[in-house]
Amino acid sequence: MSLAYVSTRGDAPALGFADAMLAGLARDGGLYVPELWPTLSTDAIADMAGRPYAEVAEAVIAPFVGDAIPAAKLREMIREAYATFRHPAVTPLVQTGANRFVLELFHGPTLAFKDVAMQLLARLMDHVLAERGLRTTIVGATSGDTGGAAIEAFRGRDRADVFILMPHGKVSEVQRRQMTTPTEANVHAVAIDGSFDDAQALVKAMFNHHAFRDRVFLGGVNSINWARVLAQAVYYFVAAVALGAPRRAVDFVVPTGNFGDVFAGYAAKRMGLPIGRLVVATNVNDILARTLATGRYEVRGVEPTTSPSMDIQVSSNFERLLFDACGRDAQAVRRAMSSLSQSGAFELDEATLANIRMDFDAGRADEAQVSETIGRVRRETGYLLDTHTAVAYSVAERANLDPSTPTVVLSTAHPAKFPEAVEAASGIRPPLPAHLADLLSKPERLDRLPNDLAAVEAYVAERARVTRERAA
Ligand SMILES: Cc1ncc(COP(=O)(O)O)c(C=O)c1O
Ligand SMILES: N[C@@H](CCOP(=O)(O)O)C(=O)O
Repeated sequence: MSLAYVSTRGDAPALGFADAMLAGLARDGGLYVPELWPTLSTDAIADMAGRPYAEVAEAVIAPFVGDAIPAAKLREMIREAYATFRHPAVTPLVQTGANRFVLELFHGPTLAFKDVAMQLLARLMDHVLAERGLRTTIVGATSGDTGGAAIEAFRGRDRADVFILMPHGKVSEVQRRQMTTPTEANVHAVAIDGSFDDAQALVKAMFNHHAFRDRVFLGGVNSINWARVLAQAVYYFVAAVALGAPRRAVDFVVPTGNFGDVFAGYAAKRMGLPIGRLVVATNVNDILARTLATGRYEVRGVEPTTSPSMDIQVSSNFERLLFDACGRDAQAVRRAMSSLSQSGAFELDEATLANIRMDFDAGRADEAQVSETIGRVRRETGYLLDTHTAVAYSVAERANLDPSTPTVVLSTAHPAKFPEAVEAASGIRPPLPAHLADLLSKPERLDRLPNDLAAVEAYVAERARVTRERAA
């Protein structure tokens, strides 16, 4: 049996796993979530101890996939996806203090946690598209890391064309080059005159423009895609079990922007993993920290920081949490989202905010705190944090967490992706790993477009094989 997925806005048909994955955003503008949370027994979680990452991944992911993909095929794709990682543990834990651990999620091909989900998602989508004889046109928005991971995972694949919209001039050089140097004809890097929020709004507008969506058979690989979030839930199990779960609870501190990663932790908790606190860590673009403190979700102008991938105001996956926290009242979600688009804000009612606070805390780190944390942690422990991880590390140090509970800080990027900021903070310029050694000397391919829906749609439609084949 396949689990059904429902839209947070309640006005789109429920879909099975494969259709929800191909759909990306629901047709009513909402996000797909499982209609119920599958749970794993204490024994099943205990049984994960000492198992390879791919086996844990299979145990976590299979209940959400059901019979949508044959079990042997799913296993094969999971094994292939995690064989692309350079560390045998895939996501190793490093101890940096008493009961404090860093979960390194950056050992995949593009040095950021996005590879964990994207390497699997590309294989899952390819499989379903091939079975159905379909091709898709993926349009994604990136503040730096999703784009590189998507291009890497889908480059050269016959069934998908990938268009990545990045905010012009606002990603690091390494991030940009990871998107602009691949030569395969099915991948396209596009700089938009605007912010990440503008790029994400364009992507959502394309999904909500049904004529365009159907014309190009639009697909999404941002965390609007449920399969992305699902694959990210796995490493919460891997880390917690290594630290004593299910006998013992573990706290997680998560560098947050679009709320996909920390929502994956929430999903793991709903599946039965004993997670104590989930701490949302933001940089000065602190909409989520403010929301948890005040109950008001209010968009302000985005400020550029040394953790550019988290320079986000409209935090897409918060909608998924809101849906659960307000008792799955799709009408309430629709009201909040309409207020957000009309006035840039919405208020959480008391019960919803209390539900959120049962699982989540939040904190912010400013630029001085990020820099100080990188320098001090390096001096005191020898460990070199990237800027995004440093946001979470700084928040973890100041959070009101039980010292007897292990705290895991998610390390979402390799420091070599942000060499200037890391060097300024620590005096150490981290080198790129060998497989990316020639990245900075390769020729780039990048188009630039205005922040204009019609212009971007025309660009995509002209280049997508789905539309070119139809026209031929
Ligand atoms: C390096 C890095 N850290 C943290 C985040 C924030 O993750 P999320 O958007 O899932 O909250 C991002 C972007 O997603 C990122 O690229
Ligand atoms: N920080 C992300 C922003 C997009 O997030 P996603 O998880 O929704 O894909 C990035 O690096 O692009």
